[in-house]
Amino acid sequence: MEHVSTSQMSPLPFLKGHGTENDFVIVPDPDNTVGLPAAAVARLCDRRAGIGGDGLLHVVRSAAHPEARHMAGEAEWFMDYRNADGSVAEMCGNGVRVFAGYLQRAGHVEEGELSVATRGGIKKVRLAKVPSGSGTATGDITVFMGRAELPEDGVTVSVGARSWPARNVNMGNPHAVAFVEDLAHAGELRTAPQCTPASVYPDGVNVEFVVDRGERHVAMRVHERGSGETRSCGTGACAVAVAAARRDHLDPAVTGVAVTYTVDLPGGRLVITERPDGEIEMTGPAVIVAEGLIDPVLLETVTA
Ligand SMILES: N[C@@H](CCC[C@H](N)C(=O)O)C(=O)O
Repeated sequence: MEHVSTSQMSPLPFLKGHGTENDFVIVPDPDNTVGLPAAAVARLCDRRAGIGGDGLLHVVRSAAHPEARHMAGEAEWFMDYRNADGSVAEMCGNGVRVFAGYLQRAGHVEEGELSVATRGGIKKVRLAKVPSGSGTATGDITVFMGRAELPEDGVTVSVGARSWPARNVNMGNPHAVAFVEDLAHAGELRTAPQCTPASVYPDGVNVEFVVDRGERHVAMRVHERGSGETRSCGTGACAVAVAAARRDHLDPAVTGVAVTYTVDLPGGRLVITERPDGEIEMTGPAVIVAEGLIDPVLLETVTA
């Protein structure tokens, strides 16, 4: 075991932001000099002993990160996303809007189209000009999320005595989407729902519970891998929109017509469009609520 001493470190700048109340600690670290082992991330995301967040956005130049160097020619910035428990995830839809909003606010990028490197590949983001007087809100941001994969796996989601058939949707990260009669049937979601067969999700899964609200309008709750129940999940909303479209016998690749679903989450609303070429566009807000300095003691941890 190696002890990471922080006594020589200076306080570390951070920001706090959210996208439809899916909240993140943002750590700007262009040159990738801040070690962020899982335990340090979990401490920063702790809502009582840390800053608090559903996840952490480590903002690094792609060229400075071994996992993103190969994307540096196309995307200057890498979203090194971590869940609240410190685990790594391929993608975070709300996170990438907040990430882009932070880059714009910090003056690293301007309005227009931006490419962001993620573990799930390069995502394009459309940034509007931030109107003066808009405070900490960046306004709506659109992310081009790539295509969904929907393998037919016969997944079942269970909470307590209730079970539902679910759709396996991969948005770069894994999802199980269950249509339910009432969102309250998912219970308190203090622990992860059970997904079977477990072999479909060897690395864990994000689970969405969905009800209909109207034509092409749904509402959902989500239990996120590595974070627990959150108030929103962008990749989850995309997975839900595509699962709902297929259930409603709508496939833009077949009809040649784009399909849009409005997805309501406990923390706000996201609008998801699937295009005939399979590309999924997600539009929603991003807000930076605070900035400050992290006491290096908070990062003091032991690593194996
Ligand atoms: N909240 C995110 C998804 C974050 C990653 C997820 N918990 C996972 O482990 O796959 C979103 O907005 O997409």
